Amino acid sequence: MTIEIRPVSPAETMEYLRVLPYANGLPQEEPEPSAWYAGSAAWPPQVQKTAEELERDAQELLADWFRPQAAFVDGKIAGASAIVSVQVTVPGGQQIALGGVTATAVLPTYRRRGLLRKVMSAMLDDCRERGEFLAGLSASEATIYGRYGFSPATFQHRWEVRRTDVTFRSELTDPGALHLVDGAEAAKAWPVLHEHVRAERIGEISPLPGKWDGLAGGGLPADGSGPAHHLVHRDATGAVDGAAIFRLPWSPDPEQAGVLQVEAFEALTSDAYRALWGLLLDFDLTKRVVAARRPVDEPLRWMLTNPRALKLTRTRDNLWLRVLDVRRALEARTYAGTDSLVLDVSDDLYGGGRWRLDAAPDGAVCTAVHTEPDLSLSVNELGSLYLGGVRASELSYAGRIVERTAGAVSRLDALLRPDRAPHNAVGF
Ligand SMILES: CC(=O)SCCNC(=O)CCNC(=O)[C@H](O)C(C)(C)COP(=O)(O)OP(=O)(O)OC[C@H]1O[C@@H](n2cnc3c(N)ncnc32)[C@H](O)[C@@H]1OP(=O)(O)O
Repeated sequence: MTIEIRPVSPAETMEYLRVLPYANGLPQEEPEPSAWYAGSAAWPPQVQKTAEELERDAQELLADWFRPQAAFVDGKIAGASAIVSVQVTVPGGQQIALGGVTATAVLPTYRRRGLLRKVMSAMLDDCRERGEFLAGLSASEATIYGRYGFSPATFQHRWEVRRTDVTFRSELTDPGALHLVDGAEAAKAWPVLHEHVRAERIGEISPLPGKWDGLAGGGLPADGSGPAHHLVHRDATGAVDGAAIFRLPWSPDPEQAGVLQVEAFEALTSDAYRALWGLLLDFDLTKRVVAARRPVDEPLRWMLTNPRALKLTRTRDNLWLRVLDVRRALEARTYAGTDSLVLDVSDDLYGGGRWRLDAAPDGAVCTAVHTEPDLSLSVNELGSLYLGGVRASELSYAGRIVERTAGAVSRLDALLRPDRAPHNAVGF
């Protein structure tokens, strides 16, 4: 058996696509929503793609932002993955190149023979050669990617609320206005809105090309969840400062009928945020509102007289980060205070090192040193800490960070503390 790991050539993209239906382990359907899927419906059955759709997918694989690598066993693709070139916003607002791992699958007949390890190693090497010092992914199973140095960095909630339980604490006054618009107008509004959002939001990801193109078409999804409805909020000057996409799926099951599913929601201002939720949570003829992929620090509950009405139905990790160059990563972000700490960071794949982090609100200098460390951790813990979504004290209590200088864990937390929980509404 010969194994070759290399990029997929243009002539081989159709072969790559034949491996992909085995990604996420769900070639057909599963009765329960999978751990990976954050939506509210069961993972929809995969519909056999037409030749035209496959051809279109194959063309997309040739784009320069999509970098597929495959494991060829005896000349045929037995497993593959890809890196997409995206950006992530880090504390301080810099938008950093991130190698996004996606579309990963090994044919069931070739699993557990080290093919993913080889493909991953080639992809991470490629990121480093291109100067990408962060890699990221969304994990199908939480046990797969820790061994390559990835660790959860952002989290998301799915919640639901019964309409009859909703009373707002104060009257919602709106200096702007809400508008129902068609898909074509929504397709124009979302990219602009998202650019504003990701300039401010730590952890947000740049959209892949064509991300909102489908909105204009307005096609019905295969899972029966009904047409998308588009809502935008304009401020007093007429500028769009918020938007939501929701569906009102029909169901023969009375329990499932009358559900308003919020598929996407963004607001740049508190006025837009409150106006949009004000309408969505009091939508005539609905019984429940369900929202997925929501930030863990959703302000909505604080608008309700009964904050318990908003019930969390799922918490899951979202973006997993892998720091590929400790010095450059630590120097790319800003900090909540001024302090110096020596970090001993181990890395099974690329070798560890000791770094003195001289951090300040306007940036940091990170220097390789040989002095005694204040803290020892691995590159995994660093990935979780990097955007500020996980506290060092939590990881230390779990035995994942060793404090060598008393108080160093609290000092690191004080440096990394974010204003808002990092969040990415967009994935890849
Ligand atoms: C970012 C994304 O794309 S998420 C989608 C990931 N894809 C899927 O979940 C699709 C279904 N699964 C698969 O196709 C395969 O099982 C893969 C791609 C996850 C793993 O491929 P394999 O070639 O079997 O992995 P490989 O043999 O290189 O395993 C490397 C290590 O990971 C472990 N491992 C691999 N998959 C899993 C898993 N699902 N659960 C637990 N451990 C796993 C192996 O035991 C091995 O451990 P070791 O390093 O201690 O020996």
